[in-house]
Amino acid sequence: MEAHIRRIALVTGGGDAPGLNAAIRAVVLAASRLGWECHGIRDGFNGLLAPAQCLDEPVMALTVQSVHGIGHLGGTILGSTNRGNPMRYPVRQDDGTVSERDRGGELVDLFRQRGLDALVMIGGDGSMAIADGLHRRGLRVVGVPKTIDNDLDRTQQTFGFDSAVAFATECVDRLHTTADSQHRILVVETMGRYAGWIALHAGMAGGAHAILLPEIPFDIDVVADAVRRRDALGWRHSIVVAAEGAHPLDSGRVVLEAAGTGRAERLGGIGAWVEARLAAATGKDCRSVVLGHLLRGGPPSAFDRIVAARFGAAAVRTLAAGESGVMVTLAGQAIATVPLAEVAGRTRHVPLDCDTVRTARELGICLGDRAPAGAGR
Ligand SMILES: Nc1ncnc2c1ncn2[C@@H]1O[C@H](COP(=O)(O)OP(=O)(O)OP(=O)(O)O)[C@@H](O)[C@H]1O
Ligand SMILES: O=P(O)(O)OC[C@H]1O[C@](O)(CO)[C@@H](O)[C@@H]1O
Ligand SMILES: [Mg+2]
Repeated sequence: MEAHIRRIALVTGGGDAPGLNAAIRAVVLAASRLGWECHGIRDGFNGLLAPAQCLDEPVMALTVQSVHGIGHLGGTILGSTNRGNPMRYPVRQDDGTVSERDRGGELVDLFRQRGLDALVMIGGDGSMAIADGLHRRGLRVVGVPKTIDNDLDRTQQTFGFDSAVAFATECVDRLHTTADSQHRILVVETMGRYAGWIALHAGMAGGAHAILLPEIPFDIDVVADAVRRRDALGWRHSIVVAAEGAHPLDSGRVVLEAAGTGRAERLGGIGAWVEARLAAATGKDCRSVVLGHLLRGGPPSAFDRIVAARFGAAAVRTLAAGESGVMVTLAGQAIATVPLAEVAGRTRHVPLDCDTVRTARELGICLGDRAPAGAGR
């Protein structure tokens, strides 16, 4: 079915991830070949909802020339925010308090006023929930999945994840040599609020001795035992990789800042917590490092550039075919689409019975729980 599109908008929302510029470039190149105009909204939807806050032009024309040479660059040329959900938009009151307002209908009207026929929304689980809400209000929308956390449902992988894992793995590699030389325990805290994909993959690739995931509440004594077993075998250093959302059996996540109006909770500090407990339990010298936003920065890997390009081109193809209210996905080697309603606001956790977790256990990596006998190296 012909979609009669002349002009589309692009938005990047949530935490930035390597590959966003490659996706933007792909959408613009593919759309231009169909004769469509592309307009990029700055800083999530703030370019339309709060244009005065944007330092640059709130809505920028995206041409083949303006996306030239951006595919290998980190970040997003459009800017992004994880604090501007249009359906729960934070509005400051006269008394200084902040309350949430539903500005979804107003946003759809702003699209119409600007003659924007459709939206390509590039983001994570939160962005897909917003995209679904706008679709329900009558806007033509296709979602493109990105996030370093890889926690979006119904797609095998999001772009950003591969680059984050590659960098985290390099960090773990580097920490091995210093930990080994100093006979220390080194704890590496990665991002990953509610899903431990980055910690699991970087820990596996980097040869960590313990990996702590949000999906497996851990017993610090089990981790200390694993360290002691290594010491007894003459391996005097240990590397522990912990996702920021990992937590002990008997307490919750370490929260830096509680959730507030228009913003999610901020996690951080589990690395330092584990460092202190392991030092006390083993008597060994222990240090922790937080990789944090370093995982989001820098250029996308070749894999992420290709997936981002394929997603961007597929989003245009999908709109051209008259589809709306869907997200493009990676399904094996193929690109497919799923209804936004099936991914909106959902989190894809690490399945405890997946082959990577099973392999970690078979290699003797401590996952912080009472693993089958014989585990540990
Ligand atoms: N286009 C947007 N404009 C403004 N705010 C947005 C937009 N997209 C997402 N947000 C906000 O950011 C939050 C997180 O979005 P999303 O889940 O897409 O990001 P993410 O990639 O998973 O990263 P993170 O959750 O860490 O921010 C959303 O709940 C919402 O409040
Ligand atoms: O510090 P910020 O930018 O608010 O976001 C941090 C969050 O972003 C994510 O990296 C996802 O992009 C989470 O893992 C992390 O908790
Ligand atoms: Mg998210």
